[in-house]
Amino acid sequence: MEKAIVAKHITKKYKLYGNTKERLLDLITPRSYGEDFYALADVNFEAEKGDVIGFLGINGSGKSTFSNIIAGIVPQTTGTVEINGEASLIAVSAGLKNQLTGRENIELKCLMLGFTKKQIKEMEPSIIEFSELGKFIDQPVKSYSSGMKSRLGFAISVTVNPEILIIDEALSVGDKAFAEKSLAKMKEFKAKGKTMIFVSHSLGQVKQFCDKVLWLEFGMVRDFGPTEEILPKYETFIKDWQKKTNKERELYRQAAYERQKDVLGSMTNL
Ligand SMILES: Nc1ncnc2c1ncn2[C@@H]1O[C@H](COP(=O)(O)OP(=O)(O)OP(=O)(O)O)[C@@H](O)[C@H]1O
Repeated sequence: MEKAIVAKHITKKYKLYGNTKERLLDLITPRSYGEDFYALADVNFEAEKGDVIGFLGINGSGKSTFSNIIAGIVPQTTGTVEINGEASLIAVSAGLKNQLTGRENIELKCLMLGFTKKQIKEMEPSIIEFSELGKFIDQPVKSYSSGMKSRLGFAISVTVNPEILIIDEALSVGDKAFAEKSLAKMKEFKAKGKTMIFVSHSLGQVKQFCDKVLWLEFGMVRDFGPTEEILPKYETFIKDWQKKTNKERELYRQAAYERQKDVLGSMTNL
């Protein structure tokens, strides 16, 4: 099978600062200030061409960070990502400029993807039609609701017809009718054999749509495999997690971060 994405030993370190002074000192002095926080720790992942993969995990497990790294929007701290196909990865939620209008954003995003002005003019009507934004297309994006932004991002993404499509929570903010239309479009892409990553908290959508699931937990891969194998395990975990008290969750978190420390400690390139 041909690989579409190969990510090896990905880590992502963020700095957490107690206050603005610490943040500034870290920038301007050679000494290090703030606390290191690893949103991803040694994540290894491969997608075959045509795979439709759901990223699951509780809040803060690293799904968006990892999908943004795959999309090339956020740089990883260490590790490598190889993408096989056109460089047309698009994260639906990313890349819209608030000061620009919807129409200007279409042009900017498409230019960044390497399209010519002529090609963009040809695609523009389909993008506007899919987005259902009507006259709002000439209003600045900062006046849009999150659902409207997501509609614009989604409309651009599906119209430019990428080989690998990353959909990050886009369906959770729009209304039901738009979510259904988008899901239908994603099914069309799936039938065409495109590779897709779907970040969602909707287990129903993941079950309906994804062949495989990557389960992230506190920045580490907890499991990866066929949806029918991983989803039931994840559902059981979520039920248990919901029953846990805050204290129990904290203990679980601490144990996970201890495991993370071991994983990071055994990496030689940090
Ligand atoms: N710019 C940043 N600075 C510091 N920490 C960050 C930054 N971006 C993300 N994080 C942290 O990294 C961790 C992973 O975040 P991420 O958004 O990838 O998780 P997620 O699984 O997508 O969560 P959710 O389900 O809530 O969307 C979180 O603890 C988050 O607080």
